[in-house]
Amino acid sequence: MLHLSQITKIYPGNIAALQNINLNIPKGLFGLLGPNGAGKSTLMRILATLQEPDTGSVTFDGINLRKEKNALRQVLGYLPQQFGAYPRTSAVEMLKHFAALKGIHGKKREQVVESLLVKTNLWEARHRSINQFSGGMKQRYGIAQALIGDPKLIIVDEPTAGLDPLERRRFQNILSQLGTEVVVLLSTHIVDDVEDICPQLAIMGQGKILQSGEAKPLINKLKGKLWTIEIEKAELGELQAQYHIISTRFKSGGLEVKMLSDTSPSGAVCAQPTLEDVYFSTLLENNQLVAFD
Ligand SMILES: Nc1ncnc2c1ncn2[C@@H]1O[C@H](COP(=O)(O)OP(=O)(O)OP(=O)(O)O)[C@@H](O)[C@H]1O
Repeated sequence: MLHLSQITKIYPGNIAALQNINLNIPKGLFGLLGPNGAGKSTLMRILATLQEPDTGSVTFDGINLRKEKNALRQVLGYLPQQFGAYPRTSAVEMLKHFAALKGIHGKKREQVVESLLVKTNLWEARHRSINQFSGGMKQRYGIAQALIGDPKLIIVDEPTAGLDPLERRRFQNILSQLGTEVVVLLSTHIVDDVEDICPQLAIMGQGKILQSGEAKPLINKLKGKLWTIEIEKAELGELQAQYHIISTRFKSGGLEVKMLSDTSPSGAVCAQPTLEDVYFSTLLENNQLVAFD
């Protein structure tokens, strides 16, 4: 269990990146969802021991992050948002190198590297240099590297951004499999990633946790309160004055609008809520949804 208590981080210029973050994250895949600038990467870097919070505490299975950094690093696997430059060295040689740095040698090292290459579907490409890999292969290499040493806490920061649907699914499958064994924290602004694979999640905005829990009950809370209506674009202002609009989408010349209401708005149809609706309605409730036009 990963336990975060009252984590705060203020950057120079009084930018409150994290404000009193409290979270309990159990074994499995946990999605941290939030718009750009919400504070996700700052939180990920703190959990990866790369940055100090101003206040608060983090413990993982009894290890205190601020007092026992090295102990936490022993059980940590981190895939950052930006990997930096990719080496010209082959994937297999790089993994061997990082395994050696983690104190894994000899036959054991061969076995670990082989199993990671197979797990991430890179066995066939193992002798190619990483800088020639596609975006998806680079991400899979990144997770292979993060998995050296059997981490018990895996942190991945926006891993599927820019991946094509097949690569995204491959990556999701790798994470899902890991989630059956250890704590995997997935930070993303892609709602579908969380909906597809994370049983639990938190929604962040402007440095705060706005909502957290199991996906299904959060979705069910919107049942009977979510409505869709198709209108002309010019009618949007009037509707906005009357209802809480959470999203709009152009559809066959008109505009499909989703809105929240306890009673049935005239001409609207009751809609089946999704995690995306939970996400938008949470941002709306917290005045963090940009106005529609
Ligand atoms: N080194 C820094 N110095 C000053 N401000 C920073 C620094 N890093 C991040 N910020 C600010 O802190 C806030 C949170 O940024 P952070 O990168 O953690 O958010 P994020 O949710 O990961 O966003 P994104 O999805 O765009 O990466 C933003 O307002 C950002 O501009």
